[in-house]
Amino acid sequence: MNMIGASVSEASLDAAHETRDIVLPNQNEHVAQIAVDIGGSLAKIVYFTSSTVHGGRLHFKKFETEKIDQCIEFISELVKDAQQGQRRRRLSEQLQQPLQQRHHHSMMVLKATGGGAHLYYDKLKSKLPGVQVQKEDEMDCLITGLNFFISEIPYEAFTYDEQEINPMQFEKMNAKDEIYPYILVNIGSGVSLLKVTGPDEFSRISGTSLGGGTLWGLLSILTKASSFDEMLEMSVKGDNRNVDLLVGDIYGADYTKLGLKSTRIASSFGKVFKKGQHPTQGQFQETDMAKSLLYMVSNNIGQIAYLNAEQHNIKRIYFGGSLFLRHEGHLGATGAFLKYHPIRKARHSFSFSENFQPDITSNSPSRVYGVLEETNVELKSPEDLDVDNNDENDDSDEMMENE
Ligand SMILES: Nc1ncnc2c1ncn2[C@@H]1O[C@H](COP(=O)(O)OP(=O)(O)O)[C@@H](O)[C@H]1O
Ligand SMILES: CC(C)(COP(=O)(O)O)[C@@H](O)C(=O)NCCC(=O)O
Repeated sequence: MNMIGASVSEASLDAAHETRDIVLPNQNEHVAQIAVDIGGSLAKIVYFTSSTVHGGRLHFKKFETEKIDQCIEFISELVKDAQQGQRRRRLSEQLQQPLQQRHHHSMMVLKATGGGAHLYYDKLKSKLPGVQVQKEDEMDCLITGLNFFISEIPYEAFTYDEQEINPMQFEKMNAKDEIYPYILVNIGSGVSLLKVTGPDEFSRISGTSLGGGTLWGLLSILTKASSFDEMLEMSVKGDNRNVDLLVGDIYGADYTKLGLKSTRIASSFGKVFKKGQHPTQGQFQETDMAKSLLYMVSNNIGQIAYLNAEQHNIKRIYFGGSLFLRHEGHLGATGAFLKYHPIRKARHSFSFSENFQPDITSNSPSRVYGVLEETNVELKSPEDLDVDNNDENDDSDEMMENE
């Protein structure tokens, strides 16, 4: 894959939870594969469409794993589109080129990763006739995907430090920067911690079953929200101090000797228990419980990540899965996609985006998501911009076939 000039698309999205396309202005070759990462909670799809002008874009789509049939139906439609494009291309080749110069067309490939690549392998094969289904290792794909996002896509990874005036800062990577070693904390249904020391060198050093599935499951029991996004929205409005027991609730002040501030959570959900009393219906606000649960799961993951980083003497930790990277849950599917067409360019230069600093001037954590969507992230050199303006107006994209 040719990644020169790759960037996140700024075209407006139909829905808030959709993931932005990545524009690849210089990827002109045919790309005939689709990739799917079927996890315990969500099935993520990555596919490429090429523009009729030049270049193309990567698209990201997700389905609940429970609705796997809908997901396979979507892939089946993509395959049909690609096959139609292939027929058109073949026809035009027959008209234009002598026999010996014609491209050899091969079968469509579906790269499949995640647990569901094994669990649903037979189903994928039977529902997608004429498609070669190739399984790829989940952890391997996560790392390939993460390396792609941090090295090739500007304004993808960010740090958050609530003590800073501008708490959210995008990670600045230059071509010379060494990215290894790092720890990837993948927050899926469960959590895996991978120590990555080189492009193909990694080991799983830790994990926890208290992950995204725990959050989703318990929020479903504790709130009436009908979607995950609604649950997260509730947590933004909540006040966890109404259910969490703080150090100040126990000590009346900071516990200075141990370095514990009075505002620190001493016990998540610790205020709910009252001796001899069962909580009554409606006694605790759903929004407050949603916030407490979000803190509980993410603080625990943060603590495990920190302890592992100390133990392995690693300074850099990436959190993937749901909250931290822009293309968050799509690391595995993107990695699987790139297994078929490795990146040709070694590292992103980022040179054209170095003078740009997104405006991140609020202390509110909820701004993190807003900033990502409000920021004009399609940062390009003047030549790229000319080329891409044509692309944005070109809605006749088609999925392309293998050469
Ligand atoms: N739209 C969504 N629907 C359900 N869960 C979501 C959604 N967006 C984020 N999540 C969170 O992300 C988790 C799934 O993350 P993911 O990395 O896709 O895991 P997996 O690979 O195990 O499916 C869910 O358990 C939930 O906590
Ligand atoms: C089994 C898994 C690798 C599956 O990946 P997922 O679908 O959750 O992304 C992951 O859920 C996990 O690492 N769970 C934690 C297991 C543990 O260390 O206790």
